[in-house]
Amino acid sequence: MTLSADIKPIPLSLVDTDLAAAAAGFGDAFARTGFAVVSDHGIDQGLIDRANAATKAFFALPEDVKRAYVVPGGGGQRGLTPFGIEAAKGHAKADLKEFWHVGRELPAGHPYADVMPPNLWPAEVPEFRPSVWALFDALDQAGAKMLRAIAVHLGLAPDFFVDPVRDGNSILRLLHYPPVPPETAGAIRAGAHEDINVITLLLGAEEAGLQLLGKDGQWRFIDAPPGSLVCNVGDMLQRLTGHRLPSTTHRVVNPAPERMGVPRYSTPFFLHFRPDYLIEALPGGPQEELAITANDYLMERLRDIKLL
Ligand SMILES: O=C(O)CCC(=O)C(=O)O
Ligand SMILES: [Fe+2]
Repeated sequence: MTLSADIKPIPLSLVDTDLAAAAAGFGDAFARTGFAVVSDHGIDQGLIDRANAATKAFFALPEDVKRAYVVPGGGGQRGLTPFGIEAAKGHAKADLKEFWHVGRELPAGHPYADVMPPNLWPAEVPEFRPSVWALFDALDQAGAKMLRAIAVHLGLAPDFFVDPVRDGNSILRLLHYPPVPPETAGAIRAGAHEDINVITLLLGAEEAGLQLLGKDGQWRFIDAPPGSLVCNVGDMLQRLTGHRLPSTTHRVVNPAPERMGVPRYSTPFFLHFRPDYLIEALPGGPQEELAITANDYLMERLRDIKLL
């Protein structure tokens, strides 16, 4: 089963031309499926292709070269997290993936520098840094536009999220799921989970596998049109809205037998609040959880998924 029949892409340009219509589009998509599909996002396809090519070149490097980019004790927040480390919350088996994380570049002496460490860049792939950094920036801007629409949907001022996400601890994840060998019984490319952050922007995964859990308890493949972005609600937005916008459970299933030998690459951008933002349920709505700073909440969740 796929969601393609349900999906009506929201052009991101609507945020500038008709904010109320954009807000209604996101509200409707989140209420129906928990995901919005976004077209006309303004991110140059050439840039996406260059970043994808650099990502593939990095993951093709020998294992010992790649492992030089692991940051011991860094919770996987920058550089490489090797295969078999991250496990979805509550899952015993690790996911069948490796990934590279890029964070926001802060000026020297910035107050968040203690919790937002500098990036690592692989010297072996010169095109990696310029293309991947430009992609981070482009996704950051697209995410800010989506948040304007989401704010209006929630009855807030359009610029409500500007301060909470200023210098936010967002992360671009370059994911590589290698071919799945037959002996990986019981393990899955990415176990069922909800994202930790505010919203996630996922750039077109070339190889199928992403599924989301519907309100009816059925898993469905997401079949977004090529070139579109998928946007889903994470646990921080769920917490802020007192669960009015629930975060979406999703997973990446292993390929069909004839595609077991094919790797999968995908690129989620996890949009985060600034580390010292106090996430407390918006006034006037349901109060489901206690207030917590974004950084304390992130640390709690990194322990849950075995990155710390
Ligand atoms: O690979 C994908 O399509 C999704 C990955 C994902 O859900 C995640 O890394 O949180
Ligand atoms: Fe996810």
